[in-house]
Amino acid sequence: MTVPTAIPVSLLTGFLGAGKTTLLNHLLREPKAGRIAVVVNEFGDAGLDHDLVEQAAEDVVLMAAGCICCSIRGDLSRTLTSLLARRQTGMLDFDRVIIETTGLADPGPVHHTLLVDPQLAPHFTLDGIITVVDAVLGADTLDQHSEAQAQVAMADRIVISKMDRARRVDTQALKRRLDRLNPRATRLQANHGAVPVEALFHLSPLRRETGPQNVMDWLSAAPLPQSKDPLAGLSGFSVPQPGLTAAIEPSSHHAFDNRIVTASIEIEEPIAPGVFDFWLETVIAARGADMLRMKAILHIEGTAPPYVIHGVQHIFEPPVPLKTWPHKDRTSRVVLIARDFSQGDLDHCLDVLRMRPKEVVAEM
Ligand SMILES: Nc1nc2c(ncn2[C@@H]2O[C@H](COP(=O)(O)OP(=O)(O)OP(=O)(O)O)[C@@H](O)[C@H]2O)c(=O)[nH]1
Repeated sequence: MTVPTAIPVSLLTGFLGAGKTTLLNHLLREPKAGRIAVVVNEFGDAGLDHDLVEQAAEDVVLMAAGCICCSIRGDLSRTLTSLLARRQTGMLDFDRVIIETTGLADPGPVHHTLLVDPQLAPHFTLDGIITVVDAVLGADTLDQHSEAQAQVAMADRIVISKMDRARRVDTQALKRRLDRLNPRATRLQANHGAVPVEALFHLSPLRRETGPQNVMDWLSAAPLPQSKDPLAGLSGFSVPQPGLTAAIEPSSHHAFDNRIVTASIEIEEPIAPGVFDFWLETVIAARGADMLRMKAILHIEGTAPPYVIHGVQHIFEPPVPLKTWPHKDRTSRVVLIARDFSQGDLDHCLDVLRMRPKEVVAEM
């Protein structure tokens, strides 16, 4: 009797806007990567991430909205079990799974779920944790967000994205930071997600060296400047207990959760030309640094294709036209993830997009 081999699962993580989906899309276009089932965890109700992953429509599984740390256990277990059932009945054919986490996810609970869930452990094996770090904003993000530190500390591979934008001084500071947080993981550099596929898979042999104690040591060596407890908010490493599984049991939640607010809007009517530009310029000028992430699919009045716009703090990419609308309707959808806003203020900020040009100028 042949024992079925466990399906490798790669965890693709990295802070908001670091370049995870860009890397994933590169992998999905690469024949050498094999057949991949993708699990995407959304942040924000408008469900935009799903539409931004290319080429794998029927194999992309969308998980419930919210933070992967909170929702992961039951949802991940159900999602992977369902993928397995569909594979066993021949409805889906895939060689490996990639889970793209939200940018605020702590990889600890996902790792834990894969290791100990009795439904999953016999069928899936963690191939590796791939963490994407933004070459330009990465060092600052690591200073500010414990989630970003956990993502780097647990990585088997670190992919430094956006090298095309980075200055030497940015990358030197970042590399020093990464040396302290995770001296073990090999680093790759990526421009627009282009990396050799072989370097991202078969990482499990490296994992033997990653005990909870290693991660504890690296995180302790690189505390958040403003935090007395360098481990605050991380995935339970602060409370080591006997045995591996106990030591990685999540014990607390994000230290900065109460600073991060998300809001989304769906607008059925086309947005008036100029309104979006004016709104964006005003938002960036007023609070650019706190707009951790903005994603939008927009229907601008008088234009046929939908436009995708990405923003990461004050850095916004030029709008990219999509060939087709991802859904039958032409509803614009905008997701914002911001720091130090009240929910009311962030919701109101998005409501401005429903206004006509004269109203917007008066409002902002
Ligand atoms: N210049 C440049 N831009 C990049 C690169 N990689 C990604 N980007 C851009 O960075 C923005 C965010 O990229 P995504 O791949 O969506 O980032 P993400 O980590 O999936 O974002 P979230 O899922 O929201 O956390 C997009 O506008 C990308 O086009 C790169 O190597 N160079």
